[in-house]
Amino acid sequence: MTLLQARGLVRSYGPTPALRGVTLELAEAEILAVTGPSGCGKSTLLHCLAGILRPDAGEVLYGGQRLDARSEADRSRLRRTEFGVLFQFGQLVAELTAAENVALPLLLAGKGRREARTAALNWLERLDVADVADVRPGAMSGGQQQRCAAARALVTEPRVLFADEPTGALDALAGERLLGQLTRVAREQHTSVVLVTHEPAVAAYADREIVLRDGTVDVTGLGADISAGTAGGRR
Ligand SMILES: Nc1ncnc2c1ncn2[C@@H]1O[C@H](COP(=O)(O)OP(=O)(O)OP(=O)(O)O)[C@@H](O)[C@H]1O
Repeated sequence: MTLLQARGLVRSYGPTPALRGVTLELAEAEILAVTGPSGCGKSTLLHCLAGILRPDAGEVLYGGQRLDARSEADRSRLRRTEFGVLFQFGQLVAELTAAENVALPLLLAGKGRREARTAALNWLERLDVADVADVRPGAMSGGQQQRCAAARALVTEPRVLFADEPTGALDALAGERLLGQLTRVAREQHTSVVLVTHEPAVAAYADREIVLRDGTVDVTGLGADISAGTAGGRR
């Protein structure tokens, strides 16, 4: 079943066009990779889908309802309750330990301290970083920080996870480890994922891939079909 839909999204920054009519669908529990060269509009698309940016034209539907037309307060509430967001870096609060960072979204949602800490420890365990639960970000490796950030994005059990170049600051091995764990956990939770990346290899972790070029969808299909040049049209 379709969970998230974009229809004819157009977005510019002043005179610079970033999206020039993007249409796509994300199914429940689907992992969708959005790839393409630098500057093709991947981040802008992710921000529009997550309700962070409003498109100039076109619409975003979440569960069949217009998302882009809702108020900022409404979209921000939706992001706290239904969506998780994971960026390239700089998301953990430096003064807090890993467990405190992961517990934070639950505390903000009104959960009690003990319940929030238990859930945080559980998520750190699932992402294989339980050993740094009481460590602050400054004393962790980049890979550990990103896995903690992933735990924080997932602790509220979102229906959609938006990940923008989550492995961009990691070496190949740490990147693969993060993606392996992130996609495994997302599948276990039936969480849909929009995974933006400029690295074609990352798309291998996805069910489906969309390649953007100059703000439009160039090709849609399975990663393997795209590499072989046999993909085309919408699935
Ligand atoms: N805040 C901004 N102000 C002005 N132009 C912007 C801004 N953000 C993005 N752009 C422009 O919009 C276009 C699309 O940018 P976007 O960041 O969405 O692409 P991207 O595919 O995510 O790029 P990258 O892979 O390099 O992160 C580019 O031409 C970019 O220069």
